[in-house]
Amino acid sequence: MSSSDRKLRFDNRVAVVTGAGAGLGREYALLLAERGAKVVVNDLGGSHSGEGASQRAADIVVEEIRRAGGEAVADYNSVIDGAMVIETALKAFGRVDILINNAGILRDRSLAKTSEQDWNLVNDVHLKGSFKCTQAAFPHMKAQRYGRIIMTSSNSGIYGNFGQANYSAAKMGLVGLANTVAIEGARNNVLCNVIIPTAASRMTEGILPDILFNELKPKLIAPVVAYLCHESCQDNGSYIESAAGWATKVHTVRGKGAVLRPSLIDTVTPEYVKNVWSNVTDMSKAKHLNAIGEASGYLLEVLEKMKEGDTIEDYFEFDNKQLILYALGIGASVKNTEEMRFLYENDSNFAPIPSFFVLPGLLLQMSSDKLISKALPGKQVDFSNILHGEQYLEIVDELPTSGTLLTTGKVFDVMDKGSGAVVVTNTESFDENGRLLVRNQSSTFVVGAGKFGGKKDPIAGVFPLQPNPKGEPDAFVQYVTNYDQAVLYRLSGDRNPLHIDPQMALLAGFKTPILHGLCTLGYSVRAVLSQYAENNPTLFKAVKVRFSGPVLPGQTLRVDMWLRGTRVHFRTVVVETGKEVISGAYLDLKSTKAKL
Ligand SMILES: CCCCCCC[C@@H](O)CC(=O)SCCNC(=O)CCNC(=O)[C@H](O)C(C)(C)COP(=O)(O)OP(=O)(O)OC[C@H]1O[C@@H](n2cnc3c(N)ncnc32)[C@H](O)[C@@H]1OP(=O)(O)O
Repeated sequence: MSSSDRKLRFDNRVAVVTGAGAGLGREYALLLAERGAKVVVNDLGGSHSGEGASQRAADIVVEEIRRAGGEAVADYNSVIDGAMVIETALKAFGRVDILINNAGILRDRSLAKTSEQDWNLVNDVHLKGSFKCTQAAFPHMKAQRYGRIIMTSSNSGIYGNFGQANYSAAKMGLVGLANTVAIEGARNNVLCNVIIPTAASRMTEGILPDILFNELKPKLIAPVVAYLCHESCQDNGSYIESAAGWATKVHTVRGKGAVLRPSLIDTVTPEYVKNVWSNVTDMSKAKHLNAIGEASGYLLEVLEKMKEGDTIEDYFEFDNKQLILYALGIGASVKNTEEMRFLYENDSNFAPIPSFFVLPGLLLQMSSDKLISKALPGKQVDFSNILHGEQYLEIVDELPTSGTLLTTGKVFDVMDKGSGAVVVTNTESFDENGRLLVRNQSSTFVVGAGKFGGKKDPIAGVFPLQPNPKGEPDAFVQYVTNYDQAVLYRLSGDRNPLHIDPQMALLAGFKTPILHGLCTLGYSVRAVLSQYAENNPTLFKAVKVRFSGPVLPGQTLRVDMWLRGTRVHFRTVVVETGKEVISGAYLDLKSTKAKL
């Protein structure tokens, strides 16, 4: 017989089961006794609503156990007199090893009709009774360095149930009680767990549908509780739900949450709370915390970030659909068979166009209406006066085709350019394993926000532009953008109305909506990859551009390129006007595969 086949025995163990005259309690008592435990069968013998008292219920179960050759004594005390219940065990058997707090009554009424007496009685029996019995057994268990305690909760507590305000509250209270008993007993091998049973009993009769009621046999739950009470079970502080021959662990989880103020000197406003409410309530990144220390530890981390000042973070989720939509947004087409790899998820070389990864950084900045405006106190900053000025993107590690990135960012530099202010933001994006994948640096040109007496030049760490080499370009690639290019591109996330709404464009000083700077950047990256990397995105290292003039959807872009080692210098020109729209730009490749 292998150790896993060996019967779990409770010889020499003394178990107290409260409310053991019927239902679940009776099954626990019978099973533990059958497996060698000496059992105190506690039952006051009242009705299911707590009225009356009779010794009959406990006596019958004791008789059943004895007839089967087991050892048991009856105890008729109310669990509120916990010390007397435990005293019965000490007197009869000299010790107490297992306590199953199972006794309970129901006084179901809607909240409005629940009297104080209904409230008190239910809470007294379930919550106070479990407390009193546990408190009485605890020192004995600690002294012998062995104890197993079960609290009985209920889905009515966890999820609520109409007409059970008193019962729900008591049942959730038992979860809290178990949490702390588990902590206080752990050092002395006194372990405490919670059972969340759904069983047909005199308490659930008439509440559950017949078909369910018939399958919810208390007998099917007893082995789960017996195992939790066995010395081989090391669970402590677990909540185990069980019914109908099925069991699972239940966890509380906590979401990632959202920071409600950018820095320690800021206050929290109801408006800010409203703005970030979807992040507050987002449970997609919810986690179970094992201890209260983890909860406060995380708060300390949040405070540290606030102390650093104005660091913001957000998640960016993507899969092949976003990659394909982005590729279409920057003009990729199956007309060019080499670009199939950017447009068809089943292509054997399916991969992201590297410039897709400007999005997590940009969208992070756009998620906080305060980031740029806080860098320029007293200046008007909104979609009517911000233009994308410059962009640096560096791919640090292998890019996935789907996943969730955590992006963190903060303002890195602010410059006073007279006609406007330039706010430089650095962001970093990490994958689920904390691997840094992408670095972005964006400069936002805030038109008309200059002349505030700030410095003009960038600090070290702002990626400088590189003037194009003198002489004719080595190569050029030309693309015609679509009249609806901005409409398509904005579906990748940048919904700035400047790119679609004629009124907004007028407000910003343009006759018609203009194309996203990052869309023009995407076209330019495609041009370089096609010219010098055989469209192999894994050769891409970094790109830096300045948006030096606006582009209108439908215009033709010509990307002029100069290859110098593995650096491709480039500029992008609108063919119809001859105006440069991307200047001083370069794209670094890991190696080149020049087209002949
Ligand atoms: C909230 C989250 C962030 C939001 C991000 C944005 C989201 C997007 O939806 C927005 C967009 O995509 S907008 C579209 C793309 N961008 C553009 O079209 C801007 C094009 N550029 C221009 O029009 C001018 O360069 C212009 C208007 C920018 C500057 O022109 P001028 O005022 O004439 O300036 P100029 O006299 O040429 O130079 C003055 C000083 O400013 C520096 N500078 C110029 N262009 C810059 C630019 N693009 N970026 C950064 N700095 C720039 C010059 O170098 C000069 O400084 P210095 O005297 O020190 O040399």
